[in-house]
Amino acid sequence: MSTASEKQTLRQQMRSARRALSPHQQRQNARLLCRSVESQLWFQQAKSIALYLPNDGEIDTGPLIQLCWLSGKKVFLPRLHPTAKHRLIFVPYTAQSKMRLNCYQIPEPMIQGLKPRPAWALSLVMFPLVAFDQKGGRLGMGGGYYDRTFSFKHLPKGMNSTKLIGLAHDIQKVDSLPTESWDIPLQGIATDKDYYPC
Ligand SMILES: Nc1nc2c(c(=O)[nH]1)N(C=O)[C@@H](CNc1ccc(C(=O)N[C@@H](CCC(=O)O)C(=O)O)cc1)CN2
Ligand SMILES: Nc1ncnc2c1ncn2[C@@H]1O[C@H](COP(=O)(O)OP(=O)(O)OP(=O)(O)O)[C@@H](O)[C@H]1O
Repeated sequence: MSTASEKQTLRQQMRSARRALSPHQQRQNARLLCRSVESQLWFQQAKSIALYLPNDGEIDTGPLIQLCWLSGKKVFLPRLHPTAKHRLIFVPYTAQSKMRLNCYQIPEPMIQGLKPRPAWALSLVMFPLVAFDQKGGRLGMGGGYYDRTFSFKHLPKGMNSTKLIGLAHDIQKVDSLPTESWDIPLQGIATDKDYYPC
């Protein structure tokens, strides 16, 4: 079987599994995730943090976003790039942000004169994902948005201080994922059960 079709099969399996979690389980996992992230030094030290709004059964970032706001950290959300296809920009997100749905029906903050922040200028980016392995491998929704946006991480001497952490339900863990040349390895994955440094 080709890598592409293997990835597609796993993607469908994992997306169904996370969508099948009950609202109670989702709430509990979100709380546990928040507790796990809160104890990490890289979180405590970060001042500008990109998160995402949950879609398709993804682990809920609500409690984490609240915690960031309460502790004075700036929160950013991804927005599909207005001109560059399959790339993201990051827009400030507050309780007052006006939102609109993108073409995938995911809410994103409107720009409204706010200055989007380039990906390399964020201190911490929390990636959504469909499946992960403990070596930092990540399977996403298949659009290549995060891989393209963070491709500067492949440069030998780039602005490489942005920390990249995946967020997931622990059930999204697999033994090993096929790696592709464009994949951006994560530096750690936080779940409801554990933190996996890579
Ligand atoms: N919460 C969240 N926000 C995110 C992402 C994500 O994975 N999670 N993205 C991470 O990249 C970007 C959006 N990428 C996405 C890519 C595909 C689909 C999706 O549902 N695809 C449909 C087909 C949609 C269509 O073409 O009509 C599908 O596979 O069923 C959703 C988001 C930016 N924002
Ligand atoms: N840096 C890049 N430059 C050009 N094409 C890329 C780059 N990164 C990924 N792609 C293309 O994007 C497509 C989707 O890649 P992949 O299946 O790895 O996405 P994903 O990581 O699952 O999605 P996402 O990052 O949006 O969550 C592939 O066809 C790949 O060729």
